[in-house]
Amino acid sequence: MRVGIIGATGYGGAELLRLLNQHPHVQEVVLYTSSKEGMNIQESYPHVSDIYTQTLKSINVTTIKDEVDMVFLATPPGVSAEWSGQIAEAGCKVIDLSGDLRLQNPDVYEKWYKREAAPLALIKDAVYGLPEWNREAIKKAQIISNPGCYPTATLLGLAPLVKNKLIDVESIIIDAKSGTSGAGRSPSAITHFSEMNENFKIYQINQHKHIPEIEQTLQEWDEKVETITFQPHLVPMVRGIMATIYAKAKQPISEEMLRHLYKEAYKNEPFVRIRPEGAYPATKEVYGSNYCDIGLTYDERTGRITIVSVIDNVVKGASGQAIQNLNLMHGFEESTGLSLVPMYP
Ligand SMILES: NC(=O)C1=CN([C@@H]2O[C@H](COP(=O)(O)OP(=O)(O)OC[C@H]3O[C@@H](n4cnc5c(N)ncnc54)[C@H](OP(=O)(O)O)[C@@H]3O)[C@@H](O)[C@H]2O)C=CC1
Ligand SMILES: CC(=O)N[C@@H](CCC(=O)OP(=O)(O)O)C(=O)O
Repeated sequence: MRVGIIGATGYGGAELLRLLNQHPHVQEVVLYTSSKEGMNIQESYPHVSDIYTQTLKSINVTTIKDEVDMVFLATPPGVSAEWSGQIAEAGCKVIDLSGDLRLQNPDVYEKWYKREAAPLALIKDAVYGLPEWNREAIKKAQIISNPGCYPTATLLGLAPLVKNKLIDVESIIIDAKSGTSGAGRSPSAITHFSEMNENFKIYQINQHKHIPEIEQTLQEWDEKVETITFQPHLVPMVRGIMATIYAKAKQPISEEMLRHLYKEAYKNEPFVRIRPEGAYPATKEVYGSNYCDIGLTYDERTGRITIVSVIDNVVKGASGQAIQNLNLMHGFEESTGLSLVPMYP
C-alpha cells in the first residue's frame, strides 16, 4: 500500500519513517510538508539517508487520493481539524496523531486546547485508537484519532481496575513523567538543554489537555468517574513516559488477585506486559518498542493500589500505536512491522 505522512519532519513523522521502513505491506511512502516543499527528507533527518530519498511535497487534499491509500497526520493541533474530513471524503483512511479529534464534546476541546474545535460530524466519525480496548471499532474505521501519550500509559494501567469497578474512582491520582521528545522537535524554553538537563519540572498543573481525554474514556468504562487528578512532569531524558497511578481499593485485594486480574485482561495482547510480584518497569525497558509494561502493588496499610505503567512516548504513545491501528484498519496481523525488542541499555 501507499502511505502519506503529513508532518514528516517532526518527531512523530520521523518515528513513522523508522517503523514503516520495515512494514511488509507498505510499498511507498509519500512525505508532505506545510513549509519545506522540495527539501529532501535526508536534510531534515540524515539518519534515514539512503533509506528514504524522497523530497517533501506540498499538501493538496484534492489530489492526495491519487498518490496514497492512507494518510498519517503527525501535525500540531488545528491541522487535522481542517484536513482530516476532506482527506477521508477523498477516499483515504486517516490516522491523526494529534488531539484534534479525541474529545467528543467540542466545548471541552475548546476549553482545554484554547482553540476552535473540529466540526462535530468529523469528531463523531473518528474512532479512538486504543487497540487493546477498542479493537472492533478500529477495524471498521475510516478515521482514527490516535490517543495521547500520557492517556495511553494511564488508560492501559487503569482499565482492568476501572472496568471491573474495583477502585473508588474519586481517589484516582496520576503522577506522570515524560522525556522531552514528547514536546516535539521545535525548541522551546521548557525543553531547552540548559533548562531541562539536571532538572525535574512539573508543568501545566491541573491544566494539561490530557486530563479530559483520560476522563472521557474512564467515564465510558464506569459512569461513576467524574474527575481525576493528573500532573505531568518533564524528566531530563529523550524518550519514555512513566505514569505512576494511585487509587483506593473498594475492598482489600491480594497481590495474587491483582496480578491475576491484569494477566487475564491482557493475556492476548501482544504489546502489554505485566511484571511479576515485586518487580516494576523502567522506561528503558520499553525504549524504542511498542510495549506498555505494567507493575502493580497493593498496600494493606493504606488500602491503596499503585500501578506503574511505562511506554516509549514516540512508539506506543504515538507512531507505533498509529501503525498498530493501520494494521487493524487494513486487516493485517496487528503486530506487523512492530516486532521491536526494546533497545537496552
Ligand atoms: N512527540 C510525541 O511523543 C507525541 C506527539 N503527539 C502528537 O503528534 C503530533 C505531532 O507531534 P510531533 O511530531 O512531536 O511534533 P513536531 O513539532 O516534532 O512536528 C510537527 C510537524 O508538523 C508539521 N506542521 C507544522 N505546522 C503545520 C501546519 N500548519 N500544517 C501542516 N503541517 C504542519 C511540521 O512539518 P512541516 O513544517 O514540514 O509541515 C512539523 O514537523 C502533535 O499533535 C503531537 O501533540 C502525540 C503523542 C506523542
Ligand atoms: C513532554 C511534553 O511536552 N509532552 C506533550 C505531550 C504530547 C502529546 O501527546 O500531545 P497530544 O495530545 O497533542 O498528542 C505535552 O505535555 O503536551
